Amino acid sequence: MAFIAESSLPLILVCFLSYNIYVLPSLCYSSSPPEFTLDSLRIALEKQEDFIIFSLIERARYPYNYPVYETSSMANRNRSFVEIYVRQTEAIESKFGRYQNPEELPFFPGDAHPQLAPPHRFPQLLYPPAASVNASQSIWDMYFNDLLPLFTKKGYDGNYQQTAASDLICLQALSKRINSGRFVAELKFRDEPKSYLPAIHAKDSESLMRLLTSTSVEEAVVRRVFEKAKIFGQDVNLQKNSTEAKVEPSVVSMLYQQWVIPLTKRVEVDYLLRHSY
Ligand SMILES: O=C(O)C(=O)C[C@]1(C(=O)O)C=C[C@@H](O)C=C1
Repeated sequence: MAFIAESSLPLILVCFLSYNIYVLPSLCYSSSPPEFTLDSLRIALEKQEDFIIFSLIERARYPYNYPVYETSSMANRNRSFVEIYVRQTEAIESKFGRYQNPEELPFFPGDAHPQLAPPHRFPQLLYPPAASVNASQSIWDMYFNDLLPLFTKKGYDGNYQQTAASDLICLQALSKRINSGRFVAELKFRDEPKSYLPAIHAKDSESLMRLLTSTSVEEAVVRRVFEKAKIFGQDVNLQKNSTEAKVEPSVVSMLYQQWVIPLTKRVEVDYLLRHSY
């Protein structure tokens, strides 16, 4: 007994400390680690493009599979198969510590469960009252209403679990990318606080949007994802040259132009509006 009690002490202490990191704003909002800069974040966003494109390619292996999205296909008729799949998977992943990482946000935070994972002190870069800003609902709506019909073939093949699992991977990749707008905004603010403060104090979202927009960066992102989708989506066939892309590059560039970049900017603006310096 004495052994158990003694060995539990460090764990209790760590739990207590990590609890305080999350509840005490002054402890959370620490200076960024030296390697965390706008440039390094942009490199991370660039790498995420690969994963997003491969996730779309994986989802495109299955047809649209409409029974996954209809509440009428399910016994209780309130939630679709995919929503139940996402809720239950997030609950398990939450138990195993996925959402301890501030870069990860669940689509259904209400279903969070007690943690099994050992506590870890992730760098707390975000300003706590603004850290919960997210575009999860818009990402969910955009993915199912707009994007999915653009890159999947009509029809169904019964691979419903595989379809829902691929959807969740796409959703999580998009969520991480778009909600990283919180980190981008924080770093932009730290780089040039004097430029941002008047608009933050005036709660002027239009000026904030203007300040954080870099048209040349956006154009480069859109061009790059088009080229990546062209390369990643090729079939390697030793007999003949295949021309059909697994996911149309124009769909990927449109995804970024119409949704990913605008939603990231929305997150950036909303994050800064919640800042009270
Ligand atoms: O790289 C930045 O500065 C960002 O804010 C990210 C991002 C993007 O979503 O790719 C968004 C807004 C900028 O206009 C340029 C690019």
